Amino acid sequence: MVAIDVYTIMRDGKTWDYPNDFRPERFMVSSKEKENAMEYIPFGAGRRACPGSKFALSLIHTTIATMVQCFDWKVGGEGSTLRLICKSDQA
Ligand code: HEM
Repeated sequence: MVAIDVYTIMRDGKTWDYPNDFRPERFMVSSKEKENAMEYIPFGAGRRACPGSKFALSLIHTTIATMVQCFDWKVGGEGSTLRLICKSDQA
C-alpha cells in the first residue's frame, strides 16, 4: 500500500505563503491557471479521487449560507476557538 501525505503536501511552504493560515484569497485565481494543480487536493486525485466532489462543491454554498443564517459566530475566548450559537436558542 502507498499512503500519500496529503496534509503535508497541502501545507508546503514552497507553494503557499503562510501555509497554516486561513487565507481564502489565495484561491482567487482563475481555475484555468490551476487546472492541473496538485498542490491542493482535498478530494484526492486520480482514479480513486472522490466521486462526490462535484456534489459536495455545489452543496457547500447552501451549507455555509444556512450556518450563517442560523448561528451567531463568535471567535475568541479560551484557545481562540470558534463558537456557534444557535439563534433560535437565544429568543
Ligand atoms: C467536502 C466533502 C468531501 C470531501 C473533502 C471528500 C474527500 C474525499 C477523499 C480525500 C477521498 C479519498 C480519495 C483518494 O483515495 O484518493 C474520498 C473518497 C470518496 N468519496 Fe468523498 N469527499 C467529500 C464528499 C463526498 C460526497 C458528498 C460523496 C458522495 C455523495 C463522497 C463519496 C466518496 C466515495 C464513494 C469515495 C471513495 C472513492 C474510491 O475509493 O474510489 N464524498 N472523498
